[in-house]
Amino acid sequence: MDVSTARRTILRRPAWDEIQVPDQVLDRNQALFGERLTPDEAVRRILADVRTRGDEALRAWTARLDGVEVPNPVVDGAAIQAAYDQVEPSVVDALRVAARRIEAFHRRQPALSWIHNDHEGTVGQLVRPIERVGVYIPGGTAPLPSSLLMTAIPARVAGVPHVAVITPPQRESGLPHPATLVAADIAGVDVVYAAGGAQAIGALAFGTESVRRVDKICGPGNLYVTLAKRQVFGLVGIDGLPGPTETVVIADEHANPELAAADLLAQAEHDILACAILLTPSRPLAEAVQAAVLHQMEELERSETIQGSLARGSGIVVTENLDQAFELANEYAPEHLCLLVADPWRHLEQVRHAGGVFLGEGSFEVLGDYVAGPSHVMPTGGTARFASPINVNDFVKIVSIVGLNAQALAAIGPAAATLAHAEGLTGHAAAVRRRLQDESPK
Ligand SMILES: NC(=O)c1ccc[n+]([C@@H]2O[C@H](COP(=O)([O-])OP(=O)(O)OC[C@H]3O[C@@H](n4cnc5c(N)ncnc54)[C@H](O)[C@@H]3O)[C@@H](O)[C@H]2O)c1
Ligand SMILES: N[C@H](CO)Cc1c[nH]c[nH+]1
Ligand SMILES: [Zn+2]
Repeated sequence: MDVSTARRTILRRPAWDEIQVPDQVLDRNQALFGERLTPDEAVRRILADVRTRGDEALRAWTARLDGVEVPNPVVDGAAIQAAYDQVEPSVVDALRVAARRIEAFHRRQPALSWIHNDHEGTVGQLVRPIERVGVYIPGGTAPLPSSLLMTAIPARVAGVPHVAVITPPQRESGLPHPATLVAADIAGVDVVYAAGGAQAIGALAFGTESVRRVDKICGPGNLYVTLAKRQVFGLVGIDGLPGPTETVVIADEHANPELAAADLLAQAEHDILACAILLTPSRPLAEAVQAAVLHQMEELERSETIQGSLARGSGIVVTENLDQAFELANEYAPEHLCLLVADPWRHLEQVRHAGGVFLGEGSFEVLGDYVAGPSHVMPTGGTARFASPINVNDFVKIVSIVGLNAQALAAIGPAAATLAHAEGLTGHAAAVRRRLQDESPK
């Protein structure tokens, strides 16, 4: 498609409450709720119910939405250990490789306390971990043990004393997927709960008889999870709104069309709401990628999800030149920006908004999804304009330190009193004046 069509369609970011959900979602909501509720309305209903009825509501929504009875959402330690027997040893090893790389990357991230002393005393900051963090891990369409490592390990590195994981139960066992349980053990989390969707977010935010309330909820999820996090924000902190995944590939005429197509399809398979967009100034490349997408799709398993995603927010856009491709990418602010261009490092300076940038054919996004080191939980929906991937700073807060002495009072107290008067706050001014009087020579 051309640039102006793309700007009107796939590159346009609707506000959260005007997201056009496919008819199939509304049809499903008609069946579930007896009304064609928008996802935002459905989430409001679920959260209100969990807030008032606690575990009872959690059980009821789990039964209705996930199709499984879970009498107690707390997954016991024996079930976590038993999960090792159900996971291929090579998968356990790969999870350990990923965990090591993620930990090493996050140990390099500074979140530092500092103190400045001078003749007026001390100012500075204390960095303190958040005490109780709830990590949401998706599990509706596919288990995502990698997302658990990508969220819980930065929390651990930050020193969070209590990390709870909540993730949907599987229909057959009533437990989360075994690989997710193994990942929870490798990451060293404190408790795992089996619940998904908005009801899980409600349980973490409000607390129930069996789920302890947390201070902050982090981690990715589908539209329902993301809308629920948005609705409980304020009562608890949230990391951001990492929702359905999105990838923009910028490619020039030298790019390998088969690899560009593979990278687009890899993200399209996550969700019918996932977006995979190619921006290229080369029409022959655009045509070759389109052909490659069509034939590669046939080899993949999740064709229904991929088709849904390709029909909606995805597409191939022919730009006037590479500069225009970067301009459009910055406007869109994608979660992932993949540069399949000659000398990608030369273009890094043009990147202003993206959750992560992947430079060249060898550093493709799927490596970032699993083992590169940075968290793959990145801002979506255009929030990369102001938000960052999950990182250690998401799990700490700063306490400012003010330890001033009498010299400071004499030097800066009068300015404080003047500003207090200017704001009409005579009580504030009096608190300064009393001290200045106490300090004045008798
Ligand atoms: N941005 C990131 O960093 C990142 C990372 C990993 C995954 N993701 C995204 O996470 C998402 C995973 O989605 P998922 O669906 O597989 O798992 P999920 O766990 O996020 O959602 C499953 C839950 O959704 C709820 N649900 C489903 N249909 C509903 C309805 N009609 N009404 C109310 N609730 C409903 C159910 O309770 C279910 O437990 C994908 O969109 C993927 O792109 C994003
Ligand atoms: N690409 C997804 C969003 O960044 C993360 C993921 C998990 N597993 C595979 N991929
Ligand atoms: Zn992925």
